[in-house]
Amino acid sequence: MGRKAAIIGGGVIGGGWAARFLLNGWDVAVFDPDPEAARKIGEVLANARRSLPGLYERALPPEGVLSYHSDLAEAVAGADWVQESVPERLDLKHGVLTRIMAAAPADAVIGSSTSGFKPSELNEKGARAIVAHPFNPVYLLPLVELVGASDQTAKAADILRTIGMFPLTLRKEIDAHIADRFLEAVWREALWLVKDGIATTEEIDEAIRMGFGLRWAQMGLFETYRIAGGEAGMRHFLAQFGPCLTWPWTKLMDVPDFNDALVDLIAGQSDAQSGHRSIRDLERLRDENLVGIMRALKRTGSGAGGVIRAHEQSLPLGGTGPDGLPVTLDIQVPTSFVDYNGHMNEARYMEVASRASDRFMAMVGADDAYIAGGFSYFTAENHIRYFAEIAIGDRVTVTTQALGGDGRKLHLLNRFWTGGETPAATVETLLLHVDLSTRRVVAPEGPVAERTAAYVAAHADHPRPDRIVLNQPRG
Ligand SMILES: NC(=O)C1=CN([C@@H]2O[C@H](COP(=O)(O)OP(=O)(O)OC[C@H]3O[C@@H](n4cnc5c(N)ncnc54)[C@H](O)[C@@H]3O)[C@@H](O)[C@H]2O)C=CC1
Ligand SMILES: C[N+](C)(C)CC(=O)CC(=O)[O-]
Repeated sequence: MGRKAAIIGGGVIGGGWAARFLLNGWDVAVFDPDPEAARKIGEVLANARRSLPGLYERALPPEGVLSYHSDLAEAVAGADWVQESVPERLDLKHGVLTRIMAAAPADAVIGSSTSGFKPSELNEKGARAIVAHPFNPVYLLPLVELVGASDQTAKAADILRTIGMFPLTLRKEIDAHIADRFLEAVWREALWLVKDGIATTEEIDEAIRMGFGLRWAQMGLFETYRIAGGEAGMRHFLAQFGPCLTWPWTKLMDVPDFNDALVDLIAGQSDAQSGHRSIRDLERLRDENLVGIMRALKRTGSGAGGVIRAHEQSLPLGGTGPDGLPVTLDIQVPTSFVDYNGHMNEARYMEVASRASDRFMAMVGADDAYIAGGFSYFTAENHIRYFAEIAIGDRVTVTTQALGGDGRKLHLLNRFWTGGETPAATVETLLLHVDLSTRRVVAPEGPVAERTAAYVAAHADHPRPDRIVLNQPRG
């Protein structure tokens, strides 16, 4: 049976949670008295559908069912996870949590998105909520800070991993958890810089995005500073910059007077900086950049990239495609694959086929361990045929046929299926088996040779393409 999440409060964060659960196959029930809630969540969902699948080389599970409810008790009935995301006011959260407690199953995780309240404050009226503090956009960023009873945070952590998130469980409760204390310090300093006329909002953003912001996504603060200490590492860094802490480098102890003048100054500069773009437009730009950054991190397994890799491994791949051949890739086309003509760019066909061939290599035993042992396959030739357009969001299931695997050559046909009765494209590939120490072509031996021969034999009676271009007799 499917799992159910109840989203109480469907604004910026509740909408993001709804998308995260839904796109990972959970049914989602929303309660939000705002008559515009369905429209707003619909727009968040559209952004999530454009971006989240682009992180993975495997398809996410089929979407769950989304429902809206005018009654909180109806929304939370039968839920495995209830997420409270109403505005950051303690009295409001107390009232909502009391109503959740009265209607939610006794074993449901009850999470609060609160940016700063502690569980002891949230539960003053007898609730048993934990803090499950996410980051915007919730459907893309993996971090969730968990605070509260250890049996509940442990249960929550296990669930969060299954939806591609990174639970960080706090050792003890503290106002604003870990990340928001940090963000608040940076934000306060930025407000001072604007108020004192030292920098504009745009100049502050340049100072972040042109420099240290790029470093933080992949190594954080301390690992970055370790490197900044040179060969002597962290100790040298501390010796050099520790004394600066007592110099007047920050004004963190003071809070600028948060009055109308400061609001007008900041909001005015922000309008001048970004007012020519709609919020939805900015969200799409942000999401596309985040997907690109996270895909780069996935290559090295750094930071969020490691989380995506682990989640991807847990997504099922296998079985057979519409033609009865093994599925070697199953993806949803992300924005970044689409070009100025509004369809998947030719370079991406090669990327998709290359990943499918990698998977087939692993299936015959030429996997990471085999390559580390000194042997691999190199591609010698490719031939792409386009039969139908592939658009953003299309699900592409690739099946691979072993057309030949005699001796040193491995001849494959990758068919791209997008729902039609015939493939939308095919990529024929000829690979050569190589000894990586000599860089010379050699025949595979042992299990790789045997499994390849078995696949070739098994696929021999399967219909072959009407035109085979590669590995043909000369003449
Ligand atoms: N916006 C952000 O960057 C982040 C916010 N948070 C936290 O998430 C929570 C929600 O914040 P946002 O989504 O930004 O606020 P928001 O203002 O975008 O959304 C709040 C939603 O709650 C609904 N609501 C109000 N009273 C309600 C009630 N009694 N029952 C059900 N729904 C009700 C509103 O109609 C609205 O749709 C806050 O606790 C906030 O601190 C956490 C991480 C980031
Ligand atoms: C500004 N904020 C305190 C609401 C920020 C957060 O809670 C997390 C985020 O997404 O930056």
